Amino acid sequence: MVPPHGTVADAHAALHEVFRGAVVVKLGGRTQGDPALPAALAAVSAATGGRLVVVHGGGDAVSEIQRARGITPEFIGGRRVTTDADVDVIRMALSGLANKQLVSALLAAGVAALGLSGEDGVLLEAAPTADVRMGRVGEPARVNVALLALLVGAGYCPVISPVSASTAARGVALNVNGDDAAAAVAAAVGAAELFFMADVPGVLVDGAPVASLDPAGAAALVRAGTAGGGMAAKLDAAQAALARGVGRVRIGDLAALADPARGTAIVTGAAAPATA
Ligand SMILES: Nc1ncnc2c1ncn2[C@@H]1O[C@H](COP(=O)(O)OP(=O)(O)O)[C@@H](O)[C@H]1O
Ligand SMILES: CC(=O)N[C@@H](CCC(=O)OP(=O)(O)O)C(=O)O
Repeated sequence: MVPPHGTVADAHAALHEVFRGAVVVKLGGRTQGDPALPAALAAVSAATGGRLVVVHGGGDAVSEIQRARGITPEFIGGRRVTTDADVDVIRMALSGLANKQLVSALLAAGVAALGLSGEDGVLLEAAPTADVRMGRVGEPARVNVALLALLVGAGYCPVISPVSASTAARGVALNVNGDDAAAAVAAAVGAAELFFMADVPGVLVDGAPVASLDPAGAAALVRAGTAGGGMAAKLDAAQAALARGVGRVRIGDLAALADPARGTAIVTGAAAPATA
């Protein structure tokens, strides 16, 4: 990325240009099989001039394989307790099947998708989680932005499985929650928007999606238990992304991906729109 006689400032400016207006979309496991998804992502890719990065989950598929092996899935704070043996199940389900199914569906929709996990090219590094009960789980520590810039700059849409390389030891993989990985990627590239696509139309309060929240409002919903489980994890990740400079975070379903008036927008400051 750095030209032979370029300065660090030149290199930063080049990265900024590659990701200008970029959108990072996190696909939850339950959204990935929707037949309308590839065309919707193709539209985002076109609208952003190809500056689309996809991060996916696939937690339900992992749980299914665990159960077939006689293991009961266990979660703490929305993150899966992961044994050494589980790591290979997660590699198989996420970096393998889920990743390749998405890549192939996107290619069929005309998006130049290129699949990789956080392990590939050390795209994502994660620090082992301090809570020892979690086992082989990590928290994003570093994103290889130069590698992403190489791919996006060459016209590819990276499709990322969140399994990451450990900062503690080379060649060790850690299970990273897809929401956490997406927030880290969005922050690292300075994305204009991070969109969490889930199986719900937004953050629900009394059964209806809230149009917009500021970080304090999001934290309050988690504290009150109104947003729990996977949604609490998303709101945590959303706050982390905003604090690190992502322009806007939205949570919603497939319809909300195409329509900014739908879903829940999480934005900083008093400028938060009453109806997003
Ligand atoms: N207030 C809330 N609004 C919406 N969903 C909520 C809320 N509280 C808990 N949830 C749960 O969070 C889920 C979405 O998170 P999750 O299952 O982790 O999605 P994904 O697989 O897309 O990451 C919803 O299906 C719902 O069961
Ligand atoms: C540490 C951790 O929780 N990892 C997640 C990774 C997959 C994921 O995030 O899947 P969804 O987006 O479908 O929930 C897991 O093992 O389920």
